[in-house]
Amino acid sequence: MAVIPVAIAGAPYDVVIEEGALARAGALCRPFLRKDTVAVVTDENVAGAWRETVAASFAAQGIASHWLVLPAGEATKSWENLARVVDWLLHLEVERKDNIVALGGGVIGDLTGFAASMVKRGCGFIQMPTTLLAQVDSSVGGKTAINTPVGKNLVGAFHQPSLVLADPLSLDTLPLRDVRAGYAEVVKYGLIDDPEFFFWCEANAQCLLAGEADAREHAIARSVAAKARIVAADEKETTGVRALLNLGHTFGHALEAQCGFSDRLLHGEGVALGMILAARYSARLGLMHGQDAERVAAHIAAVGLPASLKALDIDCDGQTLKNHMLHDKKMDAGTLPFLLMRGLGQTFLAKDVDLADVAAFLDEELAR
Ligand SMILES: NC(=O)c1ccc[n+]([C@@H]2O[C@H](COP(=O)([O-])OP(=O)(O)OC[C@H]3O[C@@H](n4cnc5c(N)ncnc54)[C@H](O)[C@@H]3O)[C@@H](O)[C@H]2O)c1
Ligand SMILES: O=C(O)C(=O)C[C@@H](O)[C@H](O)[C@H](O)COP(=O)(O)O
Ligand SMILES: [Zn+2]
Repeated sequence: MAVIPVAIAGAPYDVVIEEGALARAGALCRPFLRKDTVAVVTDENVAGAWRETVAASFAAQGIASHWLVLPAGEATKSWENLARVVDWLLHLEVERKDNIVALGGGVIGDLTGFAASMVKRGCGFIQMPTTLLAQVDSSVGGKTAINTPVGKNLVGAFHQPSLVLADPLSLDTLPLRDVRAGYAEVVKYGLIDDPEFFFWCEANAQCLLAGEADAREHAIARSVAAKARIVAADEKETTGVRALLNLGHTFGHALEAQCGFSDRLLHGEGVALGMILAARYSARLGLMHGQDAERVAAHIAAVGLPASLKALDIDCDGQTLKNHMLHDKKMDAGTLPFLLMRGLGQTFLAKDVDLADVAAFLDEELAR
């Protein structure tokens, strides 16, 4: 068990990482609930695996849970579902000081958090992340959003949760493809500024993916500690520190958009490919040794994540991908800062990247 504080000024909270936390959700949430009812938003897969456990734990505390079960998948992060969640919460007469619950992966967390940011101009919410990706990344830091046809996460808000309850046992029911996708965001923390952790990942990835308890908890706790440190230093991504968490995402989001935000390419898979591309592009610019860039690619391929743009078989050129990137939220007066690497664990925000050169590099990668 680990409790990691997230020291956001004015809105601090804890991330509790505990095997069995979902079975004890009622007791762990009790101090955060002022009534004998709670609203829980989830998706159909999570409801199938965990609704009974969570509902029983609330019932044991005398709390009746009301459930909104949404379709699973990235397409759920939409205007339509945002309106659906907001209307449902208003119908339940949720008050500003109530904490609603997001039980699920990053999709449910991002959507429910965004709804919470607008109900009564902002009600409380508790994150109960049930995917590896959500436990190591999306449940922490308060970024919430939906997608629009123009691009990924383009409408959203910063809205911090009151509590995060991460139960590693919930990953026992998660499909391996989704475990791998979440693992990409774990590797990201090593590549940002913690080379020792990247080496640990290289040595322990297979145990982690196989669900070995010590490896899993270590990876979750170290990732959450890194994310907590970064978001506490730059809550709203204004100084450039938090932008480091976007490593691999400018490429990744463009690939997700090209795949229509469908299960052809999961978010973590796009990030995995994006980190390879960021490493190789850094090497092309002479910033990083080519052998280190290939070490990143080799590790991502070794864990079974997509590692080749050509194999993705997307029918487009570098220019098309570059055009998706123009919607990136890091765009600044017509230029796009990029997360590049000076070495393993030495990511930095480069402000002078030539997007025409990026498009040419992507053409080479698409043919490689
Ligand atoms: N807010 C942030 O800081 C942040 C960070 C990273 C990613 N994200 C967002 O998170 C989303 C991706 O999150 P994700 O990978 O968790 O995807 P997801 O929420 O779609 O979950 C993946 C799949 O696993 C299923 N699932 C979830 N928990 C399960 C469980 N315990 N057992 C069985 N099935 C389970 C879901 O139904 C879904 O089919 C993307 O939209 C991405 O943009 C946000
Ligand atoms: O928390 C952050 O900050 C991140 O960048 C974490 C990312 O893993 C996450 O995918 C985030 O949603 C991407 O941010 P965006 O601002 O590009 O949407
Ligand atoms: Zn991400």
